[in-house]
Amino acid sequence: MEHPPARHPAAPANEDMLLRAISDGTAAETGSDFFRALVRNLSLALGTYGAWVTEYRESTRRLRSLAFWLGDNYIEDYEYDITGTPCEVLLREKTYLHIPENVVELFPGDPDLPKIGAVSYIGFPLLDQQRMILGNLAIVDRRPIPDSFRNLALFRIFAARATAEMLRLRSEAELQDREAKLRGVFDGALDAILELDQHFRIAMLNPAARKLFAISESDPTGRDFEPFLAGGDYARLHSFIQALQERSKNERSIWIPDGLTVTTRQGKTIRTEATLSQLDTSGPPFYVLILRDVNERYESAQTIALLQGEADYLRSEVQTLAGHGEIIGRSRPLRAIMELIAEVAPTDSTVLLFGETGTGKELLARAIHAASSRKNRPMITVNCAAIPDTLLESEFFGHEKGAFTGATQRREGRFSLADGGTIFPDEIGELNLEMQAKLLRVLQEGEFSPVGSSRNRQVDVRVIAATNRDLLEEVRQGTFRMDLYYRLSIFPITIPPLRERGDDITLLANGFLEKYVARLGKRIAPLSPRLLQRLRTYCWPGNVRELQNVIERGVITARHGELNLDYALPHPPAGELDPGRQAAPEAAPPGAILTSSQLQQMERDNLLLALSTTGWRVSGENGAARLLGMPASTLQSRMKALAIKRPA
Ligand SMILES: Nc1ncnc2c1ncn2[C@@H]1O[C@H](COP(=O)(O)OP(=O)(O)OP(=O)(O)O)[C@@H](O)[C@H]1O
Repeated sequence: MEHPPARHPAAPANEDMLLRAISDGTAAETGSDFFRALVRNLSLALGTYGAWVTEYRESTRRLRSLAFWLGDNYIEDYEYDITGTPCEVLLREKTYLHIPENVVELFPGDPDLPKIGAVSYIGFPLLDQQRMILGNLAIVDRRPIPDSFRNLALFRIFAARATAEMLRLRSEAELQDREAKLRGVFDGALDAILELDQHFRIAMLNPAARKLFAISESDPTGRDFEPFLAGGDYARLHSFIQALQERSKNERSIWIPDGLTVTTRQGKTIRTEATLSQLDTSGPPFYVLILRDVNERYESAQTIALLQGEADYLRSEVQTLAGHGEIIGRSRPLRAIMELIAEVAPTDSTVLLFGETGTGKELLARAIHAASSRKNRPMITVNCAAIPDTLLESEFFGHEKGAFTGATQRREGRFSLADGGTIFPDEIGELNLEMQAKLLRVLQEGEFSPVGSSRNRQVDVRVIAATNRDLLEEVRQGTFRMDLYYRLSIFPITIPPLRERGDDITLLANGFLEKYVARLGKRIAPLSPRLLQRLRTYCWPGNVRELQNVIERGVITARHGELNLDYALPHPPAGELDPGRQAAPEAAPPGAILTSSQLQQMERDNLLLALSTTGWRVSGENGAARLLGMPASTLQSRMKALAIKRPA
């Protein structure tokens, strides 16, 4: 350290002037400038050789100068060990210390005092509110400094000022430290964090948000946030803001169910989980949006749900499919139909198949699908008559978890499963008007919303519908929407009943005989002209399905290597017997008393007869329950009790 020569400044005119001189000299300054001004003005005003202000480092017992004025210069970065110095006493006693003279002799352990030629010393500790030492303020002179009330008062005032400034600097540093830590969390977060102002403009965003939205520009702040959200999600976000505002001030954070779909600058959409908070400051409110990219997870979950749905569906269809194979028949009407099918199959047109029950509508729908470009995707069937009205919507469009009681899992609907393929709504005439409207929307716009979701889903599905009802009549009666009818009947195909297909009955009967003989491993003679005649003269209300069932029953109950039509062919109501038909099987002799098992057998046979007549349709206009004159629910419970099951 260099030591400037001793000086003898002029004493100030009076104490007020002295105070003002120091005050004015430091008033405008803060931080290190303040401390520099303080020590310089203090030294000049008191006419001392040096003055300094320090901060104390307890761990090393050292004082480090914040400003040090000596002679006519500032000493930079001065630091010293307090051991053996007057400052040590000062800090220990935590009180004002005045050494009027002989300071070197009194503190022989202080190496710096002799170097600057010190004679006298005054020091004042700087203490915080808990009386912990912050540092000190001291002056030194080469002449004795007499004890004076003025010095003490001055020191008190300026030590208080220095303490306030040190405390201010300390809290400023702490604040900066906290901000730096927060900034680190903000910048390092894996989630995208955005601050939006009251007008929904981006006020701040972290690097993860830049990455999520693929923002490359240097400063996107001030940009409107709307283009960064897909579809109706901007409106959804607004509705959540409204919901937040209805909450009390300390609960203004909300998890957004279903998350938000964001759009990157390149137009790619990404699913996110989202949390929204409103922060209220003294100014207008602002919002913090935290977004987590769950696209990959969402897509995997969707694929799993789709595959699961497909697997479930395919499992349930295996049985049905086993019964659908080659299309048998050479009749003129069937040939005409096959030509129409060949024409319409490669197009993506909607097809409407009309025909009585069991005429082969589903078989032909499968033929259309198999000859179309969609053949490698599934054809998904929905039997509109078999699904209760309350479940139809979810069956068609799927549902979100919790959409209704019992919806414990999210489930894909048939439309999603059919994406890229074909959907086959069978018995479409059974749909209620509400479902008709929803179906029309998919046909017109190719989109739908799963039950319990506000999102629209887009699908690419070809529709082949079927009905055995006269839909035009239904339109006239107001039970079927006209717009849906026209939308569906772009390419209508009417399948004639079996009785109008000439010798197809023979071909079909032989085809089914071959199939069941092979399946049941029986030896049965080819159909005799007598049996064929019986088959041809029957009216076949259940059409091909009924014929198939009759042949199966006939093979099972075959006697002496011949198909048993006596058992298999349903007995027509009295008066409808055909002349060529053989007599009905033997009835119980009148007056005979039947055992309960005989009675059960009779009931069983009777139900079987009704069921095979209706092609196993239980309820509805053409159902067995109607023939039997009993409610469908009673028939179902009797079938269960008598172990009657539809043949595979
Ligand atoms: N031309 C045919 N050749 C071979 N089998 C046929 C023919 N037509 C129908 N079938 C068979 O008859 C049964 C009934 O056919 P399908 O289910 O296609 O009729 P559907 O008109 O859709 O009946 P529903 O009105 O009850 O829905 C199926 O087992 C099917 O394989």
